[in-house]
Amino acid sequence: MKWKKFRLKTTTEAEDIVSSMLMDLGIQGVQIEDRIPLSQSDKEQMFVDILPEIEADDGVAYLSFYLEPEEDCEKILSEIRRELQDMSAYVNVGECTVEESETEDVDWVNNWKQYFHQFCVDDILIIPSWEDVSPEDEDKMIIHIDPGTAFGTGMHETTQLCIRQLRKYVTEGCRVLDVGCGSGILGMLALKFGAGYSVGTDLDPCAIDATKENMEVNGIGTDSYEVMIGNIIDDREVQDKVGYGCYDIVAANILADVLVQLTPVIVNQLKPGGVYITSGIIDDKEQTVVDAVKAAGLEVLSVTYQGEWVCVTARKN
Ligand SMILES: C[S@@+](CC[C@H](N)C(=O)[O-])C[C@H]1O[C@@H](n2cnc3c(N)ncnc32)[C@H](O)[C@@H]1O
Repeated sequence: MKWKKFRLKTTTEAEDIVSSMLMDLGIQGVQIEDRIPLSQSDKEQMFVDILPEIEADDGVAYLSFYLEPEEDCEKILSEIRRELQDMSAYVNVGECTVEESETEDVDWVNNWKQYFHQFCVDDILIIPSWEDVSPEDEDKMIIHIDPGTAFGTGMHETTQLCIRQLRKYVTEGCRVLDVGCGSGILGMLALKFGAGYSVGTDLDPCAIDATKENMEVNGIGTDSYEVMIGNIIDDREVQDKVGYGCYDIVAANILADVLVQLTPVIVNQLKPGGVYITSGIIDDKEQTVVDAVKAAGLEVLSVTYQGEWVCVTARKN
């Protein structure tokens, strides 16, 4: 289906209130473009460490929204203009020009799947749940994965760095904590390598369903894992639920700046002798994470690299 796309030029000052007005008029979603830099917490949630250079904030914001072709676009636009006129009495709504165009109906949630195909990390075959295993691969360790909208296809260098360290340190029956579990890929592989139990945490609610579905597709029962939403860094309830001094391995593939905050907390979750595997570290943040790990009293065991990404593995002595 073709949609009608409208792009309204307003101001950053008015973008929130104008967006709510659009939603109140029945518009289902509004895309905001502006030059306001991302906050630290935005970056952490989005897993971005390096951002493209953007021009300085000029106070202009564009709000895009879509209407179905059969909707009475003229009526909706005139209601919007009337609301903008009223708002202009107390907020600078800017130019309020509207560009109109047509756009194809694209399934954004699933569109990426055409680029995700089976691949190997060493001798482990990671295969999207919608592809088949070839006969010549049947003797490999096979992981079926559909991350949904959570992070973690296994293709990212940081995930692969963590997988290799898990393979090295997982022992039969050990307990693993996977902080920032996303699709559940690290906990799931740890269980395949022989771990006895895996606990995953994430901030993203999509991680719950993604992890559960992936565990099920890979034949892992609910008695082997649990997954919870919440920020273990500052949420005492999550820390209590996860438990203290009871993990042989903690894996955290998150951004360096998050690892700096996480590390002094997570040492309490590790058993003495437990191993801490961290990645998500872009190369120029290596020393920052190494310093944080040492400051938390851990001994650095190794630093491994893939592309521009780094994995720091440490032990609680
Ligand atoms: C790079 S993804 C890693 C996903 C998966 N573990 C992997 O290795 O492919 C980072 C994940 O950490 C989550 N995250 C970020 N900050 C977090 C925090 N403080 N606690 C738990 N999860 C967090 C994000 O929502 C995201 O799902």
